[in-house]
Amino acid sequence: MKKRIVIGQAGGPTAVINASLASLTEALAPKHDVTFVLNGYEGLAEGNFLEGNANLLERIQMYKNVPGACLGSGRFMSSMEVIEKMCWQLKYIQADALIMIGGNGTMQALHLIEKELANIGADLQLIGIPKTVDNDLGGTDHSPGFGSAARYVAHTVADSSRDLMAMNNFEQVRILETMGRNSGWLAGASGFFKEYEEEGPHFIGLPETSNTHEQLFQSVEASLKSHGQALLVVSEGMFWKDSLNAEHKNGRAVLGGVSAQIKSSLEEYFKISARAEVLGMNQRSSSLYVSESDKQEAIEIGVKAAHLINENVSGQMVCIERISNLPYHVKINTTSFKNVIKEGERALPEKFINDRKRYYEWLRPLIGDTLSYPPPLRKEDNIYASSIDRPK
Ligand SMILES: Nc1ncnc2c1ncn2[C@@H]1O[C@H](COP(=O)(O)OP(=O)(O)OP(=O)(O)O)[C@@H](O)[C@H]1O
Ligand SMILES: O=P(O)(O)OC[C@H]1O[C@](O)(CO)[C@@H](O)[C@@H]1O
Ligand SMILES: [Mg+2]
Repeated sequence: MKKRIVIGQAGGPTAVINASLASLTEALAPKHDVTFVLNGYEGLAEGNFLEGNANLLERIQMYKNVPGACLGSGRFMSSMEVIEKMCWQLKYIQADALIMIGGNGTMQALHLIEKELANIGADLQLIGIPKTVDNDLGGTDHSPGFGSAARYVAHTVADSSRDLMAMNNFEQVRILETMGRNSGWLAGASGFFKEYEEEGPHFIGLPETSNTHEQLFQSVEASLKSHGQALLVVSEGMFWKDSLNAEHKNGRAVLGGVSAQIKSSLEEYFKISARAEVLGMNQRSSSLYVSESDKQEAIEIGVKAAHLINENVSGQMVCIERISNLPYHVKINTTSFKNVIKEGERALPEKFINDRKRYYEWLRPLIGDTLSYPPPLRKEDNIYASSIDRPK
């Protein structure tokens, strides 16, 4: 049966969200009428639709390797009244299905829409496609977008660490702040390439752990003593003195800025020079750092969602089930919205917090490659300098 399928993207973009959209529409279009929603849930509430004609469908394929969400995404306060509006818009255009590509917030909204559609007597298939760089979405081993963002963070921290080592008469402490909201998956990934003790991160601050204040100071002290420098990675959601004063926008706390607060505290206490840097939007948008497995999974997930439409499935999010780590093998599966929502903001589990090596083994197939730098030059490596007479 030919169906009218409405497709949208919501929440923060990723480097591979358009790959899911492209594979989904490619698989759906020959058989169904595809309608796109502009600007996520805001567009849905306003009835901001685009008819998926041949020209538009061809254009969507051109964004397959382009970061950002090509339909427009965004964050938008959706009260129950607004959810109702979305449902009436869907009923009005006689949609048979709604597919939203997004993170945990997007899935919560889908679940509310599902209930409201039942209230107004509209029978639609609802399907969620996962994406988030934060990896805080439940019901799936990991989400498309995370692998590429983790790759970005791991490479950037390894590189920045070599830069800091070169500058320690000028700058002794560098604090790099990652995304992740209240989950430490991304910050935790920052030590993936660390091989030598001089290399950072010398401390990773996670939102999941408390009492990090003292540990952070101890790590800086030890690293300054041994290496003359310290590189710290902190998650934007890590607790610090001012965390409770976060401003709110569109119903959620605006995070960010903890690295600057830590910089001030360390400069004052250690009388050193520190620099705070927020790794920023490149984490979720860098096309240079896209991981192959991440892109491949984003594509497969789009195709799976199209199959679910043909099989009349509803109330489900496509998910990734890891069958084995070595060799890496996954199954693209489904899980109910209820199951996803039950997990809330999925935290980095304790087994990974307490055993970082274990986390990196889990992460390796998602990051997809290895980076191996030679050991940093050390004074004791220099046989020549220690054997010559020095000027008096
Ligand atoms: N509890 C909720 N009730 C109703 N609508 C919600 C809810 N949470 C989120 N939404 C809607 O879903 C949109 C996307 O959610 P959110 O901004 O949390 O991003 P996300 O999907 O979690 O992705 P990411 O966190 O990776 O950026 C919101 O802007 C809002 O319109
Ligand atoms: O300022 P914005 O658009 O809310 O984006 C920042 C947030 O988006 C995310 O990247 C998720 O997409 C979070 O890690 C981060 O807090
Ligand atoms: Mg989210």
